[in-house]
Parts: sequence; C-alpha cells; structure tokens
Amino acid sequence: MQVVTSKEMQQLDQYTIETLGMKEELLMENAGRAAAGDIYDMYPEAHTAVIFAGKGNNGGDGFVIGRTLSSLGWNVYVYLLAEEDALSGGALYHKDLYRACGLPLTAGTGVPEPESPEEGIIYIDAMLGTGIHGELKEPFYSAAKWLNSVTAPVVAVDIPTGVPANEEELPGMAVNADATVILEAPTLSTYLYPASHYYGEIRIVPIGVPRASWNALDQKRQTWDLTDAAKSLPERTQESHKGDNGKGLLIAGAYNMPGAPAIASNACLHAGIGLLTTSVPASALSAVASHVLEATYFPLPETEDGQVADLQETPFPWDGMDGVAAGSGLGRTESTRVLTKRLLTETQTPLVLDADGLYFLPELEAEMANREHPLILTPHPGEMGRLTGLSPKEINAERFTVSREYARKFSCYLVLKGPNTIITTPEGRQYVSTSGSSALAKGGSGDALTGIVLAMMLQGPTLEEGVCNAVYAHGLAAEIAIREGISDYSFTASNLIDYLPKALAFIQAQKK
Ligand SMILES: NC(=O)C1=CN([C@@H]2O[C@H](COP(=O)(O)OP(=O)(O)OC[C@H]3O[C@@H](n4cnc5c(N)ncnc54)[C@H](O)[C@@H]3O)[C@@H](O)[C@H]2O)[C@H](O)CC1
Ligand SMILES: [K+]
Repeated sequence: MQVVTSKEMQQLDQYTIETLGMKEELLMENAGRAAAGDIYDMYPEAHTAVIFAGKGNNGGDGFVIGRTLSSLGWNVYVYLLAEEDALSGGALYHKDLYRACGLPLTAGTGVPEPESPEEGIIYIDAMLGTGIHGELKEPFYSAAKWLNSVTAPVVAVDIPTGVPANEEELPGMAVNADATVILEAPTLSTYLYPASHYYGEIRIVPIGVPRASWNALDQKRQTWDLTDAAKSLPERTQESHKGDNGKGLLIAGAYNMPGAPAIASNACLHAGIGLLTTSVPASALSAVASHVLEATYFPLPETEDGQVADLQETPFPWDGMDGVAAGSGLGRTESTRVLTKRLLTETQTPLVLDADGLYFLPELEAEMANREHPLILTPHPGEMGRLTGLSPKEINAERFTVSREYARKFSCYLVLKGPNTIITTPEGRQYVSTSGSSALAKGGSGDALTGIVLAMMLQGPTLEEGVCNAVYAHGLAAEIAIREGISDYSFTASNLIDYLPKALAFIQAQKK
C-alpha cells in the first residue's frame, strides 16, 4: 500500500482524469461507492446516515455515499455546509444527482443543528479531505466541534476534517473520528502522531485508480504490512544448515547492564539466526550466558566497574561474521567511541548500531560517509534528535522528511522507532510498519529489535526486506501478546521474545 502526500494524491487524480481520460464524476462515483460499501459493512445495525458535506470533492464523495446508502435501504440526510451554487465539477454533478433522486438536503453556511442522535444513526464527515489548508474556518470549525460532542459513531471520509494530510502541525480543532475510510491510499498524517489518533480505526478502500496512474507517479513510500511480510519472508529449506542462516556478532552490555545483551541475544536467536556470538564485558558473561544458552561468547576487556575497557587492540572476530550489531548497554565512554569507530571502519558486513552505539556518530560522520558496507541505525526520536540536532518533537512532526534526509546524507538504512516505525533506505525508499502496540513503550523493546534486525537482515531475501520484516515481526509479537490477554502494563521485552515464535508462525501461515 502506497503512502502519499496530498500533492502526490492530486497528481494521481490528475493523471487518471486528464491523461487516461477517466471522468472526474466516475472516479468520485467509485470513491463514494467504495466508502459507502465499507460503512454499510462496518455498521450492520445502522439505518440512518447524517452526512456533513463540504463544497469540494470530499463533499462530492459525501453525496455519492448518501445516494449509495439510500439504495441499500438506509435513511440519509445531507447537510451541505456551503451554498449550492458554490459547488463545481464532480461535486456539483453528484449533488445534482443526489437531489434528482429526491433525497433530502439542507444547504447553507450556517452551522447545522441536527436532531439529537438516536440508535442506528451514523454521522459521516465529508466536509474536508486532502484539500484542507490551515486552521478550520466556520462553519467547519463549529460543525467539527458538534460532531465531536455526539455519542453516535462518526466516520470520516478520507481524512478527518481539520487534520492535515502532510507533516503539518495539527490545528486547534479537528473531527475526532471513530473510523476513517481512507480512499485509495493513506496520506502521511495517517502514520504521524498525534494526527493518527483523530483517524480512529483506519480502513483503506481501493477506489479503482488504474495501475497506470500509480506507475506514472514517482513515489517511493509504502506501508509494510502482513501481506508484505508474508510475501518476502524466505522459506527455510530442509537442507539448510546453521551456516546458511547467518552468523552474527552482537556487542553489548556492561557488568551492571546484563539485560540488554541477554534480551538482544534471545530475540536474535528466536528470529532465526544460524549462529550467534555475543560479546560482553567479562564480568557480565555468566549473568548473560545463564539466560542465553544457545549463543557462544567473546568476552571483552573491562574497566574496574565492569564497562568495556579500551578496545583499540581487541581482536574481534569480524572475519567469520555475516553481520554485526552493537550498542545496547555499552555506556557512553571513550571506549564506546573507539569501538564505534572501529566498527564503522573495520567491519566488512552489514552493521547495526543502536542505543549507545549511536551516541558518538555525530563525531564520526566522516567514517560514516566513507563506509562501503551497509549501515543500519535504529534510533528512537530522542536519539534521532542527537543525530540531527533537532528536538524529539521536531523529529516526530516530520518523521518522513527527517528520516529521508538523514538516510540519504549518510547512505544508511534508518529505522526511526515509534508508533508506526519508519524504515528508510539509502536511496530514500520508505516503509511504514503497520504493526505495533503501546506495550512496546518500555525499556528492553529496543534491545529486542536490535537482535531481531541482526537475525532477519541476514535471512533476506534482501537486506531491505529483512529489516522491514524484523520491525514488522517485533510489533506483531507485541500485538499477539496483547490479543492473547497480556496487559500492556505487564508486557515486557521477555514477553516479546516469548511471542516472537507465534508472530513468525503467523506470518509464515499467510504464505500457505
Ligand atoms: N483519492 C482519490 O483519488 C479521490 C479523492 N477524492 C476526494 O477529494 C478530496 C479532495 O478534494 P478537494 O476538492 O481537493 O478538497 P477538499 O474537498 O478536501 O476541500 C476543498 C475545499 O475546502 C476549503 N478549505 C480548505 N481549507 C479550509 C479550512 N481550513 N477551513 C475551511 N475550508 C477550507 C477550500 O477552499 C475548498 O473549497 C479527497 O480528500 C477525497 O475525499 C475524489 O472524490 C476523487 C478521487
Ligand atoms: K473528511
């Protein structure tokens, strides 16, 4: 599923209408019909739709939805929040068609005051969609406020009115929908917070935009969902042996941080790595090894307080490895800086850096730029802030743009964590993972992700798909745990590891 900006969506519509010659009225008919069908299925008990329509094409969709639901046996009522003569094009055509069918309509720029809601009524917000600019003006402001006060379900068409499509700040008022029926493809704000909260349940309906229109759009942003994971997750062959499934080295932890390497190692092993060597300061080894039976160990020299000591001369076993991951729990000492520099310059395999492994990167930009092998960074917004000099708030407001600029600048794979983690490739392709849960907002989740990324990037089929699958499986494991009754209060990274086998089995089952 592609994820677009409002401009890209307009280009798509324009190509379909002007180049391919599909009539605007027909595209709108398709859009409204698809949305109406979905609303009808969503609320089997409902019998009445009260539709608030704007004068643009979002309002046009509203008229098609009204006419279609009426054909399906519902009572419908449209409040057009504009004078009838303000409409043009497809919206005018469908308003006239709706009227010609004898269906009820009230038009005007006053704020409608529908009767108080009763059982079986659904409110439909078809006021503004991708055409919105800035703060909501009257009568939309008051109409949005009114819709937010009703107890009956409110379904938004395409985008809740007031929510911008792109990476813009939320205005003061927007419709807080129970569900949003997104037409053809989601826009950026569907996966940005807090905008995403206004969408309620996200439902995406295809409206028949021809493949040719999509092919003509130069667009490299998509979701990564169950279908993508199932399609790309490689089958494990009967004859494969441990060497075929990747040999990884994980460097993490300290005497007082044995959890990070233990969690990352267990996650890595449960995500299918063939052989794992875990490298921790010597005094942490027995604590880690007692929780991770399947790894081998490469103990590191350490300081008196059990943190990594000077690693300048340490003979790391890079050569025997297919991939390396480092960072969690190492501390932010000079030794970590030395290690990070060695990792960037000496490893000839894909390298994953997380947590303290990201800390010194602003000082090592030359080494990053000169690196010839894949580099995968997995920052949360705070860490991304340190990498870019922006605040976490600024990062979250422009997650797509900030990720793309950074990944291109340093030719790295960037996994920007958060609800709907975004994976960006060095070429600027972007994938938004649709899995995840609030339960993941805990210490240890990131360590688990590092381990899963190390394992899955080595399984392929490409590094890009492996990284996307790692992020997807990580979120899915949490989702399944919550679905099976684990409270998001109680959920820990250990639960995540326990549920990873179910998440992978679920993805594998979709292949069949
Ligand atoms: N995705 C598709 O392929 C299709 C989508 N369709 C629908 O079309 C809308 C976008 O329509 P557009 O006419 O461009 O814009 P809107 O209807 O969202 O609004 C335009 C309207 O709103 C006024 N306006 C802008 N900002 C504000 C504001 N802050 N306050 C008040 N009024 C504002 C502006 O002046 C215009 O008059 C898309 O979302 C889909 O629903 C099509 O049906 C075809 C296929
Ligand atoms: K809307």
